[in-house]
Amino acid sequence: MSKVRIYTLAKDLGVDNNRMLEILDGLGVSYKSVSSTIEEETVDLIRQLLADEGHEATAEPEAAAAPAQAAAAEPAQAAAKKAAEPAQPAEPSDIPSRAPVVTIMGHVDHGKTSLLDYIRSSKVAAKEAGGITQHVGAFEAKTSRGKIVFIDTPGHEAFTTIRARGANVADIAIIVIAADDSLMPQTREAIAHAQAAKVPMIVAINKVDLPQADVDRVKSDLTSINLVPEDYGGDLITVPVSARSGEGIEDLLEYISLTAELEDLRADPKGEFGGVVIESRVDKQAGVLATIMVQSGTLHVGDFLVVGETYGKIKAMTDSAGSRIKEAGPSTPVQILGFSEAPSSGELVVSAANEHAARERVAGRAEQRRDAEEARLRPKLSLEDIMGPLSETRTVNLILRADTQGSLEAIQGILARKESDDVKINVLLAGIGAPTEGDVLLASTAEATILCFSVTPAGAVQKAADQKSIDLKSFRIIYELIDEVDRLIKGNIEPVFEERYLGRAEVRMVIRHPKSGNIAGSYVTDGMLRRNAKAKVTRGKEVVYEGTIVGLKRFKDDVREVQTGYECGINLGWNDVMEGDIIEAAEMVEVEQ
Ligand SMILES: Nc1nc2c(ncn2[C@@H]2O[C@H](COP(=O)(O)OP(=O)(O)OP(=O)(O)O)[C@@H](O)[C@H]2O)c(=O)[nH]1
Repeated sequence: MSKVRIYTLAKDLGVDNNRMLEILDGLGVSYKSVSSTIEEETVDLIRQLLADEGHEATAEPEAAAAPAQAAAAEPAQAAAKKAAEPAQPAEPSDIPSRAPVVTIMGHVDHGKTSLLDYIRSSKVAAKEAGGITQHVGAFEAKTSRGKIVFIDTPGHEAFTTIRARGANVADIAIIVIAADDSLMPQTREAIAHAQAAKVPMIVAINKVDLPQADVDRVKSDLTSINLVPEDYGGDLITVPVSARSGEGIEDLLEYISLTAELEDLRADPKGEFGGVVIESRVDKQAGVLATIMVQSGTLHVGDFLVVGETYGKIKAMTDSAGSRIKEAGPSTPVQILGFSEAPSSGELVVSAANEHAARERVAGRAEQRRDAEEARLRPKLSLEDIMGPLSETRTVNLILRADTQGSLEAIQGILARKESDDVKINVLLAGIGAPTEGDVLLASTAEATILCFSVTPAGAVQKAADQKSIDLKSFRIIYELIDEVDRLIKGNIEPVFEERYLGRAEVRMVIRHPKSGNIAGSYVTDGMLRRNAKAKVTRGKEVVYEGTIVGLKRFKDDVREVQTGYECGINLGWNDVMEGDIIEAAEMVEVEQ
């Protein structure tokens, strides 16, 4: 019996992919993604379900001609029907869909620029000096399934620079891998960056036109780093392409649109404007030119924009094709003229109603920055500083760098055994060779520690790490590196406290104090009492009070502790203490784990 791809079926039946997946969930059919295939039997069932529902595209005779099958699948069908009926009338979102923004990353010379070039049908690669992509730009591609916006990124550093400033501009990452070269160091880095950003990935296996192209090798190499292609039973979409002949590029665009559809990307063109700076440069004649990606709302010529601590008024705006435009909605890259200083890529852009509002916003930001700088100078301890992070399972994020694959594997093998229910070790990147500035960027966005074995960072990389307060440490002995991980794990484990008994006192008289209230004149019968310890008061068999020893005195002097056999005055900050009460003291101590 032949199989049908889920998205093809969805298209044929005129329902969207998410809906189709809902129906399959209802039927209990397992799948990896919309590009997985399903049995024709299931297809018939779905057709019938939709026909029952009155869906027009389902009135196919063979669907109705399978009563035995339908009856056999009665319970599943009922479940599917439930899934097919929107649980609550699923309010079709009022917010319109927006085009996906895609970034292309990969190893040097694997064909990023050529791929973009083919898609854009221009000759960018040929024009660039030395064949290396020189700028970060963006362009819009019109495909049969709608618009796709591509960011022309020369590697993952630019992507992460944008993320390091708190912005997420790409919705989907295309990882380009040359079929004649397979996984290379920067491929792994690009993957790590996309994973850290939690951006869905599609792998384009490029250069399939070459005789030495080996698509299967790329797929099995991907499997070895836990990225399992769909045809190997995983959920990674891989598309063989050739940027030279154009083979597979339509499929790639199709997969981008499918992924975007599943991501359900939406933005309100009528909402508040928000955007991100992609790049900016100073043109000798025109002045500052900034490429901005509109993320929400609509930008108009004449709008006031605030970036960081500067503002500007849009004097002119062009789209990515270079045509003058007056307004631009979500997922549109535009080049604008109007800033007096070049903003940095990744900076967030907002609009202001008028020049006065823009100025006020800038002033507010400058003030906030000064306050933050001052606050940094007088550190305050938070509960988390004292108790450690408060969530249940914590993650130690690491970037590993070593001289050989063998040492990397040895380190990872030991680390895997150190994971527990409390601490997860997340190796964002395990690379051969010295750490790069890209690693530092990744570490700063993912709050990771960089550990190197038998490789030394270049001065500039160490400096970048110091500037960003990233821990970057080098080791010559594997076990010293592991000890460091142990320290990180320990630092991450939520401390466990235990109540430890300190001592006991008998209240012999109650002294009324005009300011402090009632003080328990007591005699310590066992152990010792300590100021600030926890106190439990029992009267007969009943516990009448639980609190803290807020004050402790010997005669007129304040003391920290009182030992067995001595008299003292105990202030519990509780006035109902009575002669004959027993005060038991305990303190919380951290338990070694
Ligand atoms: N045969 C073949 N060659 C390709 C293909 N794609 C790219 N190339 C060639 O591979 C080389 C590198 O391509 P680029 O597009 O510059 O690679 P890149 O990944 O953008 O490289 P950088 O910008 O330097 O990081 C060029 O000589 C391209 O002509 C392809 O599909 N088939």
